[in-house]
Amino acid sequence: MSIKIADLTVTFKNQVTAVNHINLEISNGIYGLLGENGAGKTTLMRVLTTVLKPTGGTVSLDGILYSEGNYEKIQQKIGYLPQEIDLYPNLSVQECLEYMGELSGIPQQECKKRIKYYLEKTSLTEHRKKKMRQLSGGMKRRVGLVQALLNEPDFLIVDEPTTGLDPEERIRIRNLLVDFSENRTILFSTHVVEDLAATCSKLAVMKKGNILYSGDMKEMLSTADGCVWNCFAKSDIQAREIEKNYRVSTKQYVNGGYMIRVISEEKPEVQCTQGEVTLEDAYIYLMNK
Ligand SMILES: Nc1ncnc2c1ncn2[C@@H]1O[C@H](COP(=O)(O)OP(=O)(O)OP(=O)(O)O)[C@@H](O)[C@H]1O
Repeated sequence: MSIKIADLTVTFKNQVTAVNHINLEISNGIYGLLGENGAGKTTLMRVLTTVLKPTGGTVSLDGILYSEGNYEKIQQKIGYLPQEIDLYPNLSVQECLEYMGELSGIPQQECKKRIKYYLEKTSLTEHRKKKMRQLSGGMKRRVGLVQALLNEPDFLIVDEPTTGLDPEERIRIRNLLVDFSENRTILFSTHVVEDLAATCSKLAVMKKGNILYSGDMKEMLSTADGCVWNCFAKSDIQAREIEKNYRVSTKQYVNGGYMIRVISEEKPEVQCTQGEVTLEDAYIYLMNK
């Protein structure tokens, strides 16, 4: 499954251009979409799900052009987990999924089979009789994921699936996405760098409607080669001075002071050694270039 996005633009009535002439090619496996709040990720995803019509440019999915006449065919190939998911609170998990399946036109027996399979996969079988409103945030997100998979989509779009979840549940969702990425394409949007470092090898970075980078994670790391510095600060005062003068990626308390990672093309004028680039460092470097 390959998705080609060419010169895509979305400008809203209020004149905000949320997606600005972007080009992107997304192929099998998990593809990360990284960007701060308001970068345009949700808008792009809404275009890809056919919910929103772009102002300009084209999208095609395995050669099928996004156009009015093709929307139904495209929708059959897509699963979508939106950022805000609040499925029928008074239905049980099972009822809710059966209803969603019915809405998607999946034959009843086949739908029940798939629900059983995916509830098992997402460790929700024992909770299937619970009302949706009784579930934790993480469980709701997992039901949302099952809902998105019911039509066995070739292209799964997940919008900030880990936001607001505890660390254990975040790891669980990430691992599920890795499992479900076999034989399909997953677009995984997030503003959490760590989500992508753990799951994908290709990604795009968005800022204010533009693509700052797209391609291999490894290549993205190399863009910040030589620009990461481990600086040691003995005291709070020294640490604050470094934070004031340089762009800091992380700060960690270590024995006898702080280890501060600074992103800078020039060597900082403090005691420091060059560090290996992490995705977080490369992201900060790109965002501030
Ligand atoms: N329907 C709309 N009408 C007008 N402006 C919109 C609309 N939807 C989004 N925007 C604006 O478009 C920009 C991009 O928003 P979008 O939701 O796509 O970003 P995002 O990267 O998904 O961020 P977040 O993680 O906060 O959802 C923002 O400035 C937002 O205010």
